[in-house]
Amino acid sequence: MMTDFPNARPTASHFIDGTYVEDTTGAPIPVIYPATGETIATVHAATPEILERALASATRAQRDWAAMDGTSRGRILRRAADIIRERNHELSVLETLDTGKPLQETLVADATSGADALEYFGGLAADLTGTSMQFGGDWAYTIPRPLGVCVGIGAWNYPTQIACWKGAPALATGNAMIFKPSESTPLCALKVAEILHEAGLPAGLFNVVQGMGDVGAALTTDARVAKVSLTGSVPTGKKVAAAASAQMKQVTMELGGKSPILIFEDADIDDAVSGAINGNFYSSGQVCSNGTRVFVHQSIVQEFLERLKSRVETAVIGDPLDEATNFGPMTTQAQLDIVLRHLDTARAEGATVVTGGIRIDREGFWIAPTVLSDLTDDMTCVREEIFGPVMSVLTFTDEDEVIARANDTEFGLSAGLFTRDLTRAHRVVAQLQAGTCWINQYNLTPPGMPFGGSRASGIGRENARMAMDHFTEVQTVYVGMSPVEAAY
Ligand SMILES: NC(=O)c1ccc[n+]([C@@H]2O[C@H](COP(=O)([O-])OP(=O)(O)OC[C@H]3O[C@@H](n4cnc5c(N)ncnc54)[C@H](O)[C@@H]3O)[C@@H](O)[C@H]2O)c1
Ligand SMILES: O=CCc1c[nH]cn1
Repeated sequence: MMTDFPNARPTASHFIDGTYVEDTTGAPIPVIYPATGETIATVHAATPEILERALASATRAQRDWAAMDGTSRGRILRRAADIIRERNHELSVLETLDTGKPLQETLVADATSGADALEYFGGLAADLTGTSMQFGGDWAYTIPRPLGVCVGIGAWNYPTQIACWKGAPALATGNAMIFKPSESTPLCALKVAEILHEAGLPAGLFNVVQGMGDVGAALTTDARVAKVSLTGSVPTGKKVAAAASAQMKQVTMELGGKSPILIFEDADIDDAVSGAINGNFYSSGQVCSNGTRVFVHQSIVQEFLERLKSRVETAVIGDPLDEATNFGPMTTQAQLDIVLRHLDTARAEGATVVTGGIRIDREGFWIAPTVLSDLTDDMTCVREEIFGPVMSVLTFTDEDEVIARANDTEFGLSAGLFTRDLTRAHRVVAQLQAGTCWINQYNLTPPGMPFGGSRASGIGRENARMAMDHFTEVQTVYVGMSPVEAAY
């Protein structure tokens, strides 16, 4: 079977206190290779005993880690980044097996993105500083303190990246993390844990436990947990934020979207087509920030659609482990079914299929990259997150009109625009209600740039220096320098 992956295969379901741990009494969770539908591994959901081990070891380890100087903490994270880069090929194969994403993509966007985050936060770890302020002769200062044990809960589209985007800032600032991957892609985070410990991370500081939503919920409400950082859908985010808030826990919520891309009449059309392709079909459309509502100026829509269709139809769809392939399957059967239902609804509501729109006749969870046109803003495919390779192309004639339509959504994750007029670009972007925007580019997420959503798309930001704030709380110290006066 081609799914033999001896170098990269994690050796058990969980990673706790510096070592792989198995407990087969937990419910089995099959790991299915999306390109063929084959079961390539089985992990077991965490039992209450497994969760207790993870929570106890994280609580124990965090105190010493917080007391260590930032430079030493950062060195370990940077060493882990180096190991990830050395093993990029085998980790990329594992990511492809876990998600179905083409190796051509995982070689450059997944383990490497995780390494970038570890390197970035490893560098910042020594620079965790407070401020001081003067009040006459007295003064005060602040110290950023780690929160304690933090929980990370992942979605299935970027299993390595999500583990690192959460783990790196948490660890850099002196916290421990217990990470629960998505039940659909449970393998990659185990390798992140293994490599962090190989790089010298003390046992207990990055534990990985498997399971469905109930395991995430049990971690969220455990009294020893100080913070929950979730990447997932809006409905799950609402549940997790409510449960955490009931206990005054901090949250970061990286949730779903239905983001707009605005293409003005003066845009470089080839760049705009490239942006729309990257923002809809990378990872077979399973990217939270995708710009799935593409508003094109009426005067250029014909040309845009012609160039888009001819380029999309050159996508190389095939074995994801073949580096020539650049378009893979949906990660799960369930997600394939959701996308197919959306396509049925779009057709029934009057959409025109410009290209794609069909299930590809292969084993596994395949659907063709799809472009829809002749749409109105009230159609289901324009309003709801599909999380698949389905681009909705709409037209506009007026700047104010397209801004209002772009903002007419409960979401606010991302937005993009293409124009050669930079004055217009900045004027428009200032009016878009989205946490992360791109001008003449789409979906690039270097770790030095804050990433996250507004409105229903989330709370807080990942990456950049501000992620350090989200994993610390400020302790303020007032220093009296003169005798204490009292009324009596
Ligand atoms: N904003 C971002 O950075 C970002 C990134 C990737 C994906 N996403 C979003 O994620 C969604 C797709 O991922 P998904 O289908 O895995 O999302 P999901 O919400 O179904 O699951 C996400 C995670 O939450 C866990 N979970 C489910 N119920 C829970 C509960 N009650 N308590 C605690 N944990 C619980 C799941 O087991 C899984 O690990 C899309 O909406 C996508 O836009 C957002
Ligand atoms: O899936 C959401 C996060 C992301 C965006 N681009 C790369 N990863």
